[in-house]
Amino acid sequence: MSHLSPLFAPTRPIGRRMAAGLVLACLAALANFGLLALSGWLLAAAATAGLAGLVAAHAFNMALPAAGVRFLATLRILARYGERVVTHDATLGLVGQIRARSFDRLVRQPPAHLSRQRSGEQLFRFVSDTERAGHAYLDAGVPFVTAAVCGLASVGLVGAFVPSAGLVLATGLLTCGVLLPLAAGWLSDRATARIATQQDAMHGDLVDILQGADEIAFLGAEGAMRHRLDTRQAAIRHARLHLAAIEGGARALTGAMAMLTALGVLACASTALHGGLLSAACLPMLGLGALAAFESVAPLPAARQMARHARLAARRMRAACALPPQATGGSLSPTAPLDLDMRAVGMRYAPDEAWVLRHADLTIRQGERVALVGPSGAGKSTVAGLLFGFHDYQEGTIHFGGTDARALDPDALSGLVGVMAQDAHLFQGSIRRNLAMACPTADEAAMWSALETAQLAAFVRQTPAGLDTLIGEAGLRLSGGQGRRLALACVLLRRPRWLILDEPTEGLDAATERAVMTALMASLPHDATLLCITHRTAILPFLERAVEIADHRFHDVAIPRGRPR
Ligand SMILES: Nc1ncnc2c1ncn2[C@@H]1O[C@H](COP(=O)(O)OP(=O)(O)OP(=O)(O)O)[C@@H](O)[C@H]1O
Repeated sequence: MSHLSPLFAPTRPIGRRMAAGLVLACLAALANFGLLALSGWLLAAAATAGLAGLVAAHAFNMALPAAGVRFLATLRILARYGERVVTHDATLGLVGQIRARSFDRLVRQPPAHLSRQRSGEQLFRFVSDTERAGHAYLDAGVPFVTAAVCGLASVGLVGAFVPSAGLVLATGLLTCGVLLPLAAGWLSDRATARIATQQDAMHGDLVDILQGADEIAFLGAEGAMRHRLDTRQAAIRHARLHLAAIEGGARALTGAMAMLTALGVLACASTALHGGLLSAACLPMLGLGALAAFESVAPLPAARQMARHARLAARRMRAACALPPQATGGSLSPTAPLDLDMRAVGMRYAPDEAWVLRHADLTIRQGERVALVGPSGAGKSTVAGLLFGFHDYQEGTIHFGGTDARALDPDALSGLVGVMAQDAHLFQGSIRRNLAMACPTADEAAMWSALETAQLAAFVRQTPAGLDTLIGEAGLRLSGGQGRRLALACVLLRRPRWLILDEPTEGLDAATERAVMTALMASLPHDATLLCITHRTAILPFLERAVEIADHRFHDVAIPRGRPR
C-alpha cells in the first residue's frame, strides 16, 4: 500500500464515502446470494409440501419466506443502486483529489525538471494516470472486498447445513477468487505494462502532431506520422486482445468451476439428505446459493488486471511527483539593487552534451539597458532560462539582487522580472483576456497604454470588438508580428523592474521596429533594467551596452553609434 500514500490517500469525507460504498456493495452481493438461496428453498419446500398431500400443502406457510424473497429482492435493487451512486461519487472525489495533489506537487517542482519532460506524456500522466489510480478503489478494491465478504458468508451458511459442502464451496471459491486472478495477473502483467508504455508514447506523439500540424502538412509528413501512430495503436490493440483473451478464459473457467462446485455441493448435500441430516428443500437452496456465491468472484480476474493498471499508473504518478519542491525562501531584500551577477557559470543541457556556457562571468546592474547578442545557438535564450530556473547550471554561481538565483521564490521573481520569451505563448480568447492574464489588476487605460507602447493600439482600435477581439488558439488569428507585439504589451503591462525581451522586434518591418523601440525606451522608468536578446543590429543603438556570447563566455562589445532614427 506504500504507493497509495500520501498522494493517493483519501481525505476523511471521501474515505467515509468509500467505506459506505463498500458496505452497500457487500449488502447487494449478500442480498443476491440470500435471494437465490431462499428462492431455491421456497420452490423446493412448496413442491415437496404439494407432493406430500393436501394437508401438508395447506399447512405450508408461504407468507414468511415469500416476504423474505420480496425483501431480499428489494434490498438487492436498492443496495445495488446505492452502491453505484456512492462508489462512483467516491471515485470521482478521489480522482479529483489525486489530480489536485499531483498538480500541486508538479507545479512546485524545479522548472528545469519540468521542462525536460515531454509535454504530451506529462498531460497523459495528469489526465489518465490520475484517473486510473483513483479507479483502483472502484475497479479492484470493491470487487475484491465484496467477493471476500460474500464468499465467507456463503461458505459459512452452506457449511452450517453440510460441513463437507462448505469445504467444497470454499475450495471452488478460493480457486476462482485467488488462484485464477493470480494466474491471470501473471499472464497479463507484461501486456498491461506494454499498453501503458505505448499509450504514454502515443499521447506524446499526439501532442507533437497537434502542435506541429502545420509543419507536418508543409513537410508532407502526414503518412509517416500516421504510420507511427498506427504502429503504436496496433501494439496497444494486440496487447488489449491478449488481455481480453485472458479475461475471457478466466471467466469461462470460473463458469465451469461454478458448475462443478455446485455439483459437488449437491453431491455432499444428497449424502446428508440420505443420512437424514438435511431436508429435501435445502438441496436446491445450497446448490443455487453456491452458484450465487460465484457471481461475486467472477469479476476478480478482470479486477486483478485493473489493479495492475492502477498500480502502474500510481507508480508513474509517484515518480513524476517525486522530486522535492523547488527550494525557495531566498527572499529578495527590498533595498538591495536588483543586479544580476553570474560568476564562472558552466551550463549544459545534459552531461553528454556540449557546454553552452563555461567560466562565464556577467554583471548587469539595475537600470542598465543591455543587448545580448551572438550567433544563433550561442546560448542567448538559455541565459534568460537560467535566471528563472527553467534550466539548471552545473558550475559557478548566479545571484540576483544579492540572493542565490536557485533559492529565489518564483512568485517574488515573476513580480519583479518580466520575460518575453522567443516563443511567447498567447492564450485562446480575447486580447483583453491575454492582457488580464498578464496583469489581473490592470484597468482598461493601462491596457491601452501598453498596447500603444507595443504599437498595437491602432490595430486593436480599428477592429469591431476592440479589446474583446478574439485571437484564436495560441494567437493564430494574429500575424506573427502582431502576436509578438501583443506578447510585448502583456509583459509591459506588469511594469516589471527587470525586462528580458527575447527578439522583441522579430517579424516587424523597420519602421514599426523603430517605433516599438522608441516607445519602449520612453516608457521605461529610469531604474528599470532592460535585457534585449537580439540578432537585429537596428535596435542596438537604442541600448547602452552590448554583450556578446562567444566561446561559451560573455564579452562586452561596442555598439555601432549614431543615434537611432
Ligand atoms: N532544451 C534544450 N535541450 C538541449 N539543448 C538545448 C535546449 N535548448 C537549447 N539547446 C542548445 O543550447 C544551445 C543554445 O541555445 P539557445 O537557444 O540558448 O541559443 P540562442 O543563442 O538563443 O539561439 P537563437 O539566436 O537561434 O535563438 C544550442 O546549441 C541549442 O542546441
